[in-house]
Amino acid sequence: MLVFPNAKLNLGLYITGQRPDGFRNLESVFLPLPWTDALEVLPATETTLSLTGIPIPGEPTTNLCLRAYELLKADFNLPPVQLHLHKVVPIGAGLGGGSGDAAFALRALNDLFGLGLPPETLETYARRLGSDCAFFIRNKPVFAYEKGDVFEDIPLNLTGTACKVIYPGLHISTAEAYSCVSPRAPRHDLRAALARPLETWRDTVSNDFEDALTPYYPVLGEIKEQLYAAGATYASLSGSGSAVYGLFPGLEQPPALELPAAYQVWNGRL
Ligand SMILES: C[C@](O)(CO)[C@H](O)COP(=O)(O)OP(=O)(O)OC[C@H]1O[C@@H](n2ccc(N)nc2=O)[C@H](O)[C@@H]1O
Ligand SMILES: Nc1ncnc2c1ncn2[C@@H]1O[C@H](COP(=O)(O)OP(=O)(O)OP(=O)(O)O)[C@@H](O)[C@H]1O
Repeated sequence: MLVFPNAKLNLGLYITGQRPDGFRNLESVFLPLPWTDALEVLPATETTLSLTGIPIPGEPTTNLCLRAYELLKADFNLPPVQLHLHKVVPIGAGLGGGSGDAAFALRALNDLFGLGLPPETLETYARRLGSDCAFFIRNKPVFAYEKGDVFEDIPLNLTGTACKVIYPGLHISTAEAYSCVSPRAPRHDLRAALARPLETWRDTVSNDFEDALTPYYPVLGEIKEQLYAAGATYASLSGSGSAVYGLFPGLEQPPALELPAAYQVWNGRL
């Protein structure tokens, strides 16, 4: 079975409180971003994982695809599998790339072996692999709260909106990014702000990580300014960075930008 785990964008992100479990409570809207890896899952005689594409830091045994398999294997009588991951989505980018791989692995194993687990149960397994993972089970625009793993549907439809995502090659670890931010009350009611026209979002929809990280990584602010100068209606850091995106409603494709060759760029429509 071949699946294409996509990435996500955060539209607004407020870190609202410290939790007793050491994590932070947050409020954000998650959107699927069709920038994808490729993951093949096949029954096999022994369990293996092969990797191509962007190198993934860390031991392959800690890869989230294998962790997803081990999690289900602990509860179900799964045969060995041969996994192949072709990694395309930048890592440490705030795009949830590893989380998407994990959630798609759970979904593929559920389908391949006919486990019959409903989405709510897959979401519960996904939460155990990481805060972002559960989103990729629903994989549609949602308002997320608590650890970013509890969701409410929202009536937001950006389908077809031209979007440019720029990854400047800075690997920002999620834990490090959280340590730079002090929780505070949300600056706006995110759902109300996103219900207003896209032209107003620039003044009302913000990401607390962006404010905290830009002084350390000025390139994040420079990319955002470049996106606005190129006509973006809204631009922001995604999640804990370092990817910055711009939305260009009304265009077929986002405009070309002069960027360093080392940057990874995704152009397309949501
Ligand atoms: C920044 C976001 O991408 C926004 O969607 C997510 O909150 C990050 O989710 P993730 O990468 O799945 O993160 P996890 O693997 O669950 O956690 C990594 C580390 O981030 C911090 N962390 C994460 C989520 C959260 N709500 N509070 C936290 O403080 C913790 O230090 C944790 O050890
Ligand atoms: N399939 C995978 N893809 C990417 N990273 C993985 C994967 N499996 C395990 N990891 C580990 O997770 C780390 C990346 O996590 P990190 O949270 O920084 O980035 P991310 O998953 O790309 O998305 P985000 O920045 O949105 O959280 C890597 O350093 C790697 O060790």
